[in-house]
Amino acid sequence: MSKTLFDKVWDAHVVRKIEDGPDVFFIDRHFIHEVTSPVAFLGLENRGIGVMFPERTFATADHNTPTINQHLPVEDPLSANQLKALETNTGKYGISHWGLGHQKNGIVHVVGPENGITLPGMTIVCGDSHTSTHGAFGAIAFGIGTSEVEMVLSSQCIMQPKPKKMRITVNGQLGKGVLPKDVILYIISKISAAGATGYFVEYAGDVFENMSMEGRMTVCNMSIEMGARGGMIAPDEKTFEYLKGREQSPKGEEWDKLVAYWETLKTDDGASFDEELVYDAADIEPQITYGTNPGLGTGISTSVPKASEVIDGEASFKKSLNYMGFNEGDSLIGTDVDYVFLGSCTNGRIEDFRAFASIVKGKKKADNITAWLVPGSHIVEAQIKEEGILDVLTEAGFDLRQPGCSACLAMNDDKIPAGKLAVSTSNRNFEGRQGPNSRTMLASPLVAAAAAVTGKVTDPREFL
Ligand SMILES: CC(C)[C@H](C(=O)O)[C@@H](O)C(=O)O
Ligand code: SF4
Repeated sequence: MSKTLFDKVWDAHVVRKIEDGPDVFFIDRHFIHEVTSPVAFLGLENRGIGVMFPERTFATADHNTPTINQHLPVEDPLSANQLKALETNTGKYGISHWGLGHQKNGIVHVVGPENGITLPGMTIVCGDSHTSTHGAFGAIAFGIGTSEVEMVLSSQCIMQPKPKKMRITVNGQLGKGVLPKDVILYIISKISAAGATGYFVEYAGDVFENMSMEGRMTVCNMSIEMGARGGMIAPDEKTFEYLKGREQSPKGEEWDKLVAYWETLKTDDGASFDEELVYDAADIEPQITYGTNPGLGTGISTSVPKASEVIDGEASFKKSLNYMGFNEGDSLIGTDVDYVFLGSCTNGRIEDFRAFASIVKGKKKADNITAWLVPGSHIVEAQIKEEGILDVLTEAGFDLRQPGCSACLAMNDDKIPAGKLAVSTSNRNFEGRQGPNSRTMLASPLVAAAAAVTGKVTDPREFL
């Protein structure tokens, strides 16, 4: 019988089928961070049970970490406690821990792939919604709740009902200045922030085949922002090339054996999906959001639509515009910007910094802009320095911060002040997401760079 990529990976991990119930599902890799793991460890403690396979769990500190002066003690007591708890719990159970200051430290969804912990055909979970990022490698990867974190720690399994399957195909050639972030923002704007609820998405077509692994991660990362359980892309030569030689990637004969298996991980001809969507790359221009969910976005050269033109209900759409200070029909280009944030598990990788630098090179940061440029990991930070990108940024008047989730969410010191407008390469623009009463426009690293040097929402194609 023809199977989809998703079916193949799913079926290989079902430990037991329960009639009319969820499957008991085996988990290959488990990532944990300081926010959603302490209560799970407490649960183990209360039940007097241990961690079944400590070598399958990997911990990094990212959400509560400061992005300057990381060598100093963390001032905020709540953050300091969470970070300490992660250190103690991982130490107690023998789990690998890349805490603050560790040379491999960084955002969980950045460090997993860059160290070869994320591999094709795996099942990967983390108490974090953007675990979908790892689907870029042809893994089934999704976020879980704290009680499930406890379940995975204790049994390496969780109970999961099988989601419905959706395939999103984008064919054609992307235009100048159109990045993977624009592709996913475009898709979400077409189907809304709830458009893929209940589905697991496979991305297919030339656009994803031609995309780099980092671009694929950006796309899969935001699957969750249209309600999907996760998103995945069939592994191919690019995937293998990216992984080959990474620190924890399999080596020698084991590598060859795995590649032979990974090559079978693609959707068979004739396999069926519950839903199929098809788009044309030529219709996608650089995107930017104007509202308070990731679906409220549009092409940068267009204007804020009318309530009647969007899928979201009129009341929530108007509330959203009111919060953002926009009106129906407003032009987006020319909007004054206060902050620019380059970073997060969506766009905190080396290609994102290369893209940003390609525009700011030889220009100056606009006076009205506060820019926070935050690498996703120490490895990305080192690459930025090695490739001379730091010099380009410094000459243009920008500073580089240290790795972490930073202003993606206001859980650390990097908070956008109330009322201020940020162009942000992160993934969520909810009310107060980047700081109480702050306002967020989501966009690609090129759009962020264009705003950083002009002080306004600007079409990056002007500079390319
Ligand atoms: C803190 C964590 C649970 C949360 C998530 O699940 O996504 C965070 O990473 C986010 O991006 O909002
Ligand atoms: S960078 Fe943002 S989206 Fe990613 S894990 Fe951190 S807080 Fe969540």
